[in-house]
Amino acid sequence: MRTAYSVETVRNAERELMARLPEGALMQRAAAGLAAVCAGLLRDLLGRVYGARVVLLVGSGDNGGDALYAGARLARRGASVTVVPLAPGRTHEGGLTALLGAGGRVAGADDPYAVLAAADLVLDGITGIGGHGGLRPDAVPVARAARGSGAVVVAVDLPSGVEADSGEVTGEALRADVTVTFGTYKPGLLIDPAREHAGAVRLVDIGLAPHLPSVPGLEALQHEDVARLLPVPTGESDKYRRGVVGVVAGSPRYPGAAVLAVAGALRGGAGAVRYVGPGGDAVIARFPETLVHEGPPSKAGRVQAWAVGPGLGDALGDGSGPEAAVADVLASDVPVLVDADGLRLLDAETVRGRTAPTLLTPHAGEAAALLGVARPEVESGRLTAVRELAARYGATVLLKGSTTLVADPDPAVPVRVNPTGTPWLATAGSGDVLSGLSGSLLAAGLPARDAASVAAYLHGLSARLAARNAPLVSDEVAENLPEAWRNVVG
Ligand SMILES: NC(=O)C1=CN([C@@H]2O[C@H](COP(=O)(O)OP(=O)(O)OC[C@H]3O[C@@H](n4cnc5c(N)ncnc54)[C@H](OP(=O)(O)O)[C@@H]3O)[C@@H](O)[C@H]2O)[C@@H](O)CC1
Ligand SMILES: [K+]
Repeated sequence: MRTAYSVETVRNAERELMARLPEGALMQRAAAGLAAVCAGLLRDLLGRVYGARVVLLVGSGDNGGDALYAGARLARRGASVTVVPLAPGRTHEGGLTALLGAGGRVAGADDPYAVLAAADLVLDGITGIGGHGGLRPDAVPVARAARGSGAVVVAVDLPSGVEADSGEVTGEALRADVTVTFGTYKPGLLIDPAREHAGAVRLVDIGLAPHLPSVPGLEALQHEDVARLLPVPTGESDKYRRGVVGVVAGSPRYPGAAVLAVAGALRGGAGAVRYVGPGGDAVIARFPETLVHEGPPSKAGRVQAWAVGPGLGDALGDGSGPEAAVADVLASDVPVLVDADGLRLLDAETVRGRTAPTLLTPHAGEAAALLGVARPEVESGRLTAVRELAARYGATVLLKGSTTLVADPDPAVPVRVNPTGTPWLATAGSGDVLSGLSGSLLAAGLPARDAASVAAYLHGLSARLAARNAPLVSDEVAENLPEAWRNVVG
């Protein structure tokens, strides 16, 4: 499991650890790890550290101190290191002394752009966990020049300008190729839009782990976690014991949604799939193993979980049709996933009153409608939005997007962020596959948060396997799910 902790938690842990160590030891650990990563990058780039041109962008705090001490280490190995101070007069004193003592120099007020243009590597030590509110105006042109210089840009702890706790970017932020972070990941390194600014993230151990609480603020499943959570049939399992998932999807206008949701459901570990709706012919033509029903879901036979919503179309307004199907499913006493059109048709009070788990799977636009806010508000503040939705609806919520998040209705339970996403997944119908897949995992007995996060993981991995850097269609995401599953269980 990859875990991230809030700034407040990191600061508390650092205080505890620092009390046991000699003054400045922690910063030296951070700087040593940072210098080692930079040296590796320079060797990859130039074959050597000696003679490399390194520029340090240094703000007023300890983030700048890390950059300066790391710069001193590189200077001692023969790199030519120049500091661009962004808060002149407030530069970390010990770090600056160390750098100058190792042969580094400070750029003149008029030549930061010339040194940046010639740099091989730029270290961004403007702000770390003490920064708020985007880059300040004087830092903006410098950060842009660093990005435009052709140098490798390495952020110290966090890309300057991003919000560490939420992943929000409220103004302009530096874009790094690599971020070297200390002690633990911070939420912003895993959640967009900040995550996009971080590039490849490297974690340097500074001995913080024993001082961090056991429950993180945010967590990301890894292969071994998913392998542990996936349902495995035993010798005792028949199709009913493995779980039957009911899929309520599709309409005369959108029959494809039914096929894609069933495609996902068939590959999610349930023993059988019941399809309810007007797309039965299309479903059977493609997947003859599906149990097909018309009429209300509650009359279709027993299921262990429902997935309702993809392609249902609009409400008829007379209480029949898709809104009746959604209400019927929500009245059941088994776990229910609601997606897409189902999210518009659900009754909030009914969802809050359910005793069995409910899983809502909106994209940003649907989440905005459920919350009554504008879509950009959800996109820029994904963590806040997913937590708020889960609390308001008393449901588990999977918020789809470039970094899919899963929140539990209990705010003490860490939000999960999916690490396997790919921009290629932004394609019509991919959400329908995810609905079926998540519903199937619910039917196989996974708790809602696990079902949602395991489904997002497999779905993203499958898309990556299928896309291999070329456009893909949703059908291929479903087709590659068994390959993703095998990839995870090894
Ligand atoms: N603690 C530890 O044990 C360890 C910490 N470590 C390192 O320390 C870092 C945290 O250091 P920190 O606390 O000094 O904060 P930091 O991020 O350098 O910001 C400093 C100042 O910047 C300013 N500022 C704010 N916003 C701004 C903006 N948008 N643009 C420009 N300036 C802005 C604001 O000051 P102001 O100008 O408002 O007076 C603020 O006080 C951490 O990320 C890690 O790298 C490691 O060495 C491991 C051990
Ligand atoms: K930084």
